[in-house]
Amino acid sequence: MPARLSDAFKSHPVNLQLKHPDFNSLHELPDSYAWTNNDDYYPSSLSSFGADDSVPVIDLSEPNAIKLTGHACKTWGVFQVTNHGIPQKLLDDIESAGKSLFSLPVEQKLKASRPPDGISGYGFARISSFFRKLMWSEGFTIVGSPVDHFRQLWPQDYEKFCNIIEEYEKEMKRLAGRLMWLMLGSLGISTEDVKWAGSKGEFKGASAALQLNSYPACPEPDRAMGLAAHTDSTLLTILYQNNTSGLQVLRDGTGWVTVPPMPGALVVNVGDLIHILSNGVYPSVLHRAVVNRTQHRLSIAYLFGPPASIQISPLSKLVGPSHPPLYRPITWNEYLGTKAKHFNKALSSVRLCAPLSSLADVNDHNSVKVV
Ligand SMILES: C=C1C[C@]23C[C@@]1(O)CC[C@H]2[C@@]12CCC[C@@](C)(C(=O)O1)[C@H]2[C@@H]3C(=O)O
Ligand SMILES: O=C(O)CCC(=O)C(=O)O
Ligand SMILES: [Fe+2]
Repeated sequence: MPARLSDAFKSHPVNLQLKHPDFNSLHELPDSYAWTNNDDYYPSSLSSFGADDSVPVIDLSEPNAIKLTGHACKTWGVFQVTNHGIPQKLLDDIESAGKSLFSLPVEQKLKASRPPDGISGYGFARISSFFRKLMWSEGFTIVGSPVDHFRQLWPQDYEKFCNIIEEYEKEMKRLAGRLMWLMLGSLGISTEDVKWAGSKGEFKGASAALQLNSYPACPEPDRAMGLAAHTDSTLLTILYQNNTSGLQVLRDGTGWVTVPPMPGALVVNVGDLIHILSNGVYPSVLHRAVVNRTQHRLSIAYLFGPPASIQISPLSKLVGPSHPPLYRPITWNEYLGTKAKHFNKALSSVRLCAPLSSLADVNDHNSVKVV
């Protein structure tokens, strides 16, 4: 039987035997949630106040969208898209489904907990086990049908919520395929070069996860962390954020740059698997979510990847005598297991050649620990 994404963590269980608090009842920041610079691998002191550098916005209906996408992937690893074709009503529906989920009583949410060796369900971010402090957020991951968990959450209304998820995933898959071809096309790659994309390049067998993130208002936002800095273990991620800012990306030479919420726009991140496929030409982007004192923030990430058991390696068109392949072949399932074990060293752990400079590889943010 081919590997399934839902089995990715079977041999890498994460034991986070922590109970989620009722965030609304906390009027002071408990010590377990108070971060100092030593608790993160990438210090907050890199924050860039008032930087005039801003994340590119690409109108997908523009004829030069492909060129703009290539440039954004190379120089930022993140961009926002407008005219993407996702109906506003669907974005509103998924936002209210997320709000409804996270406002359920804690005991109800815990009935749909993610098991230690599982992928789907309610819980702390999977990467929490790499940090001494807790993150000021809760998450719900969906891989495959959410029906069993949704029956626990909403015994009466679960079908309505399942339909919203199904429709959202269908639309996101279409958009992810389109974005993949803008990214690959800008590298001179065509459907013949990526067999697993299918003859029409429709990425039929692709796998994906949907991650709903909730960041409650926080009494001491400057000492808390919503979601610690990480790169996504995906080809690409499409993120919808509500009207509250919090997403930041790390920009070389500038620091943390906020990705401002734009009504109707979606954020696209380059993930570690595009980094590998492009042989480091399109580096995955380090990003994090910060929290604020007054507003609840919600984000919904569509984490798009290849079929779970397909080997991903640098595309042959992009390698040659002067560009040796920098990464060994790896499946998505195996990479997720590697991330579960090595976190921010996952990408360098699959690297074949040593970086040219023995100190640091600009395309491999994780090879040197920033302290
Ligand atoms: C497919 C996946 C990527 C992800 C782990 C997951 O199994 C589902 C959740 C994803 C997420 C979302 C929040 C940040 C992140 C690092 C995490 O802890 O869970 C990512 C994981 C990832 O991209 O490695
Ligand atoms: O909430 C956000 O803005 C970021 C979420 C994220 O990085 C993720 O789900 O992988
Ligand atoms: Fe992410």
